[in-house]
Amino acid sequence: MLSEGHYEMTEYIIGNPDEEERDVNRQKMPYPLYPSKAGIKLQFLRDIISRALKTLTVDMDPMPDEIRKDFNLLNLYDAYMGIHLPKNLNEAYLARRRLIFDEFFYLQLARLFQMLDAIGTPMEKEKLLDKYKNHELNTVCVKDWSDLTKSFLKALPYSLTPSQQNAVSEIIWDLKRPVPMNRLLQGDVGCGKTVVAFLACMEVISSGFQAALMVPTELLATQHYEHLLSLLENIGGTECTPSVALLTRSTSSKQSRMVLKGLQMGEIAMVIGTHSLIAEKVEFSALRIAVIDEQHRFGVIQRGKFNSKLYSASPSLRVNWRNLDVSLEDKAYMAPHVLAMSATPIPRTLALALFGDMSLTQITDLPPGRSPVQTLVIEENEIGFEKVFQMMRDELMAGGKVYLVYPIIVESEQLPQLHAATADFQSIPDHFRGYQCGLLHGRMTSDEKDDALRKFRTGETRVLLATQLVEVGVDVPDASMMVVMNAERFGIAQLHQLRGRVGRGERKSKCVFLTSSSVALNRLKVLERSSDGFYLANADLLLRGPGDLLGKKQSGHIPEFPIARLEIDGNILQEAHLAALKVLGTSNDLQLFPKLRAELSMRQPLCILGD
Ligand SMILES: Nc1ncnc2c1ncn2[C@@H]1O[C@H](COP(=O)(O)OP(=O)(O)OP(=O)(O)O)[C@@H](O)[C@H]1O
Repeated sequence: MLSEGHYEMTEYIIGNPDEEERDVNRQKMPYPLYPSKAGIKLQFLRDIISRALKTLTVDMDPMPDEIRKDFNLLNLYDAYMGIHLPKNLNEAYLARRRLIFDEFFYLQLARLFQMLDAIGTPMEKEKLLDKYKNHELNTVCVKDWSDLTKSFLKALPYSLTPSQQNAVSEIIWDLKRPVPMNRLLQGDVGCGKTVVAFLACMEVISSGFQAALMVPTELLATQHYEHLLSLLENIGGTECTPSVALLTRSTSSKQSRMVLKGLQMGEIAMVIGTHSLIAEKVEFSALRIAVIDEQHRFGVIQRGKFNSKLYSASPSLRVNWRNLDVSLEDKAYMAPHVLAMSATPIPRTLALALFGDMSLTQITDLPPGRSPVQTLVIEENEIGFEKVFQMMRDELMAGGKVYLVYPIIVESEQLPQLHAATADFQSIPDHFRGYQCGLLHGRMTSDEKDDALRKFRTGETRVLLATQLVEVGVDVPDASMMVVMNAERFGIAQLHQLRGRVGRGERKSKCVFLTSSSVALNRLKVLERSSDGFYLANADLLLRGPGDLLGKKQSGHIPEFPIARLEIDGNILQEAHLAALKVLGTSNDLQLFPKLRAELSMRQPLCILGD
């Protein structure tokens, strides 16, 4: 016994459980299979568990009765009995559901509790809870957007799709509130998230504040920077155009000194950059929104770095824009809003588990004129290669541009079956005489990378041999074909991302996945059938689990659930989220639920409970 009421197994005898297992079997009742390493005696486990069960009391459940009733939950005592000594399968199932519900519930409760805790007045807490409950009501009409945002919208070379417009309205609704927004914007590849983020930044800038956009690669930072400058050029006289800067590791030291000074003095309204933006030396004068592109590549800690400081509006920024919408509230100090963007459509369940404290905005449509990318999975052999090379030649003759994507940069002795970008760069151009080929990978300098992408964009090179560096956000709208080598090395969601680099304009596009593995051939076929990122992300979640879907970095942020499995228990998670909202709606500081409060501080010790 470690402390009163807390038991832990520290020693056990190792034996052969077979005979005892048969014993239990004879009773024709369902029985739990404990994951026993090296064959711990079943009898020993049963003894110790039944001793533990005897210490439980019927009134041990901290969950309020109302929640138990509303969500059809077993009493906790019955759940422990039902999981260890079920009389029938239904009882075991209900017990399991209750225990899973608790795993999710306390996590959601902790996240929401912490968020409410950071907010001052009870009225604000109420409003925030309302926002989570009725998120569809919280939008602002275009006529109430600021003049700068409206001018930016008018100057776009296209109209927003209905769901882009909704997304902006939802975000602006949040920006107008004196509470830091914490929102996840997601949508399928190429749905146009960037312009939504730009519009949100304009809204903030128009009220005398600064905006920061952080992206995972220098290539993407430069692309967004140039794109924004070209859009701003259309909106009118220079005296009212917000000043925008680029800051990455490759920014020259003289330039970066100027940017740092401009940000500190409030002369720069918006900065686009990589990790460099959260370096110690970067100080803002009046940061009000941090947009984090590819949220899952950064993670929660970096997100937090942006809103660890409080700012009020900057007097220097106010002179920059003619019709500033400065209200009294802007004089108050506040932490910046955070808008995270995710290009891997994260299934809602996973989004809740990872970002239970974030509001969710989804873009559900694609810009008009897009047609699905024709997708083919082809076996990697001589015939397959010749077929693909011919398709590429046809595409080039028809005026298209082709990406060739590789899993590695240089050949590897350990993995001789993998094609490498630099090696193929020596031989592949022979297949496409008359067309220039370019090379793009992570070991090139920033200037070399920008140059390779610029040449591909302008059409100087028509074939680009690249690594998965292009997976993230690269936007060359007239690229019309992609071939992925060793496609078996990539996850489904990742391949969908890669495929999203083509079919971004009006040109009909193709994507070929080459693989030598017959197992992969079948797995990849799902990409031929579907171009819906949410569907595919779900398929990936089921096939490979959340860790692989999100990649190494973010999977470290997935909470551990001893019983629940995110890939199949998503609906319980959604209910637990609603239950947590309901509890906090009744008592935002949990004072009315002392047992729940105690349980929460035990299960989520990092949750600041003020005691
Ligand atoms: N409403 C629209 N109508 C036409 N084109 C649009 C519209 N919105 C965005 N675009 C264009 O669509 C392309 C894709 O947009 P964007 O790069 O923002 O996509 P994204 O959502 O960030 O996707 P990804 O995650 O793949 O980078 C860009 O070339 C952009 O200019």
